[in-house]
Amino acid sequence: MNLFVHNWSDGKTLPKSYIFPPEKRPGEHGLTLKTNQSVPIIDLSKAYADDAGRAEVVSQIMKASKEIGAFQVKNHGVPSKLLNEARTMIKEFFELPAEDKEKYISYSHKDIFALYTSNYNYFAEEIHFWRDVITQRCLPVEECAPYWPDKPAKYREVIGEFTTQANEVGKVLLELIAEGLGLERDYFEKSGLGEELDMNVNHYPPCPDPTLTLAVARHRDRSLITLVMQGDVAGLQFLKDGEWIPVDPMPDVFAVNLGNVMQVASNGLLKSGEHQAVTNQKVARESAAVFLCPGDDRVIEPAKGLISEEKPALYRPLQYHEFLAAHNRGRTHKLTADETLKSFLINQPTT
Ligand SMILES: O=C(O)CCC(=O)C(=O)O
Ligand SMILES: [Fe+2]
Repeated sequence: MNLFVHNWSDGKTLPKSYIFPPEKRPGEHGLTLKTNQSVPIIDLSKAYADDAGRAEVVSQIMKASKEIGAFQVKNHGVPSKLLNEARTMIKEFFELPAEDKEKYISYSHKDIFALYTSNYNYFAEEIHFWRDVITQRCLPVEECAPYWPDKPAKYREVIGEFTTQANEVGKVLLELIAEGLGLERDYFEKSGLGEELDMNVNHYPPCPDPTLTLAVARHRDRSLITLVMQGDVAGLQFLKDGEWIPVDPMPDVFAVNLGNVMQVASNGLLKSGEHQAVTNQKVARESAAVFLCPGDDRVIEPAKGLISEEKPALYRPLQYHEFLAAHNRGRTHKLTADETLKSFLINQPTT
């Protein structure tokens, strides 16, 4: 059955199964929110200019990571041409006829390349999200690429290069964060907490009524850190002090958010940024969220250097596969993002 929103939607019909109850709609906290707050844009090139520039970048990252759990980076070194090409590949893939995409359909997060609609639990969920989505494993590129699509012809080459370069930016950010936390610069590299690379590639077709629907529900990522590439169409929003702050779409800029692994590793000093994506009526939107994640057996726990008598460990140690199971349980049991994080606290029972 053809379930892809892209292929069945005529842009006018909104099935009931996509209409969220009033309390879950983006409503006034979404599309129409007038806020003078913004997600700060940090110039990454300054981190290499001199010591003062590096200190300034570290302090900007720490401030945003404590307040929102998110920031944006410009001048990160990934060429604009590559970002454009990656967006083109993504757009062309989703615009393929349904027959060309059917062989990639999977609702299993264990697959190296899974194409699905709405969410992994599409068949169990009551209300669907207005998106078609890919979740793909990215590293090592030569092992994963054969599972990626052969159409468009350059998908493997371009996406391989894009994910490799995004990963490098992620590693730079992790060094800056480690410095800001007072840890060794290579703390995250050594701990393996960001050694795996996964990516969600989202396609949100134009939606007849963005006030009733959601592109992605409010959530926190399962990653250590996430880099989001978006084009020039708005949709991503972060929660700060109970208000949704829209991220201005700037094609050459990465929106970056910290994930649950970082909140635990930093012993709660830094926030896992809570976010959602809203739909829009006029044009399709694409985004690629690149997740730097731990290997399955890595232990997720507060960094030893951040624990003291005055600041005891807030979170209990869990292997990443257990952490992920709790995260996914949170999603299927419809826990809020806060409740999921609480289940990692030291005093919480496992189930
Ligand atoms: O579309 C976006 O901007 C965000 C997507 C997202 O949060 C995700 O895939 O985890
Ligand atoms: Fe996300």
